[in-house]
Amino acid sequence: MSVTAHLYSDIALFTLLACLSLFSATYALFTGIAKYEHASVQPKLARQTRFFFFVGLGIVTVASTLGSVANAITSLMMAVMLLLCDGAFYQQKKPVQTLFTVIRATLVVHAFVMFFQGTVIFVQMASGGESDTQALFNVTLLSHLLLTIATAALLPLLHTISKKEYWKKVANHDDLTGLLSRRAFIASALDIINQQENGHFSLLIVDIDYFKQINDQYGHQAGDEVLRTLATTLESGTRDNDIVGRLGGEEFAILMPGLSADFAQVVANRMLDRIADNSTTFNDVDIQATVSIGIATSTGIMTTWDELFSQADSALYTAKQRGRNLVFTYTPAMQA
Ligand SMILES: Nc1nc2c(ncn2[C@@H]2O[C@H](COP(=O)(O)OP(=O)(O)OP(=O)(O)O)[C@@H](O)[C@H]2O)c(=O)[nH]1
Repeated sequence: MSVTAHLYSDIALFTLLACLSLFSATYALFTGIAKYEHASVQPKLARQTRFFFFVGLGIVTVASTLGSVANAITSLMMAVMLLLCDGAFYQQKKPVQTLFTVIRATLVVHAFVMFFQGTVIFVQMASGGESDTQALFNVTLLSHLLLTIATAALLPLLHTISKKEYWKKVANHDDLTGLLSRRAFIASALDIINQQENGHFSLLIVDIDYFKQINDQYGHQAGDEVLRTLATTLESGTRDNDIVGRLGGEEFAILMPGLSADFAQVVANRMLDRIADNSTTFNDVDIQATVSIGIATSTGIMTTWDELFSQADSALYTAKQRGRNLVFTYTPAMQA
């Protein structure tokens, strides 16, 4: 094969890979984003989404090793974008808004890079005539063009999604703490319970002790600050697939899929320690709150949300009666 024929077969291969990477990356991105809403409450969907991302990412990586430096940079940007999106799925508790902003910024930078590189190549081609090297540039230009079109299509879509995400967040989250509202918590919990056939899951109800006294002694605003501190402590002490919500007033709930009664007890006791370590400072005054925690665990036998909730609630009641700042786990003997 002549050098020129070699070059053209390389170009054909590269074009194919560039198109493939563009398609898979965009497809993975769209699929991932489309599944985001459900992935946030369904770990199985999150796994599927991750698969889409990594297939796209793999193809992008292969394409970048075969392409020009400019395309390698482009592919790298796509890869970063994909990873950021992937990250969004696993940062269920953090505001996705920030991630969308980063993605959008990446896309804008990408569009500018494409535009300037494309212009430089175009000027070079116009001044020097067609040659083998310029033919390669031509392919680069084409892939840049395609990526820019994809970028242009993605930007308004991301905008719409982030707006929807914002309103969804406002509707499903508690204003004061940013945790799931009671309604959203129960909906997410039902989703998880229905999915985890025969699996273990534990429900923790966390209630601040003598919260009325905190309000009376330090004021309502200080009380609000205590609620915020507790929400942050609870969230940071849970895993990604646990869900945390504010049921109302000074009562919070955590649903932990896959957690047996013994482990739930360990986690809850660790939470008591963390809460003791994280006091709230309001107007230079340190406010130390304690909580009582009631736990109920499904042991694989079909358990409904109502059963689980009322069991955790009676366990909480017992913890309060036994002196507060305590963890108590529901046992069937409690019914007797
Ligand atoms: N600051 C603040 N207070 C609230 C909020 N929601 C409910 N509360 C207050 O929470 C207090 C709850 O008091 P109680 O139900 O008597 O419970 P408690 O004082 O924590 O007593 P135990 O639960 O028995 O330990 C009430 O004084 C409510 O006004 C809120 O969003 N912010």
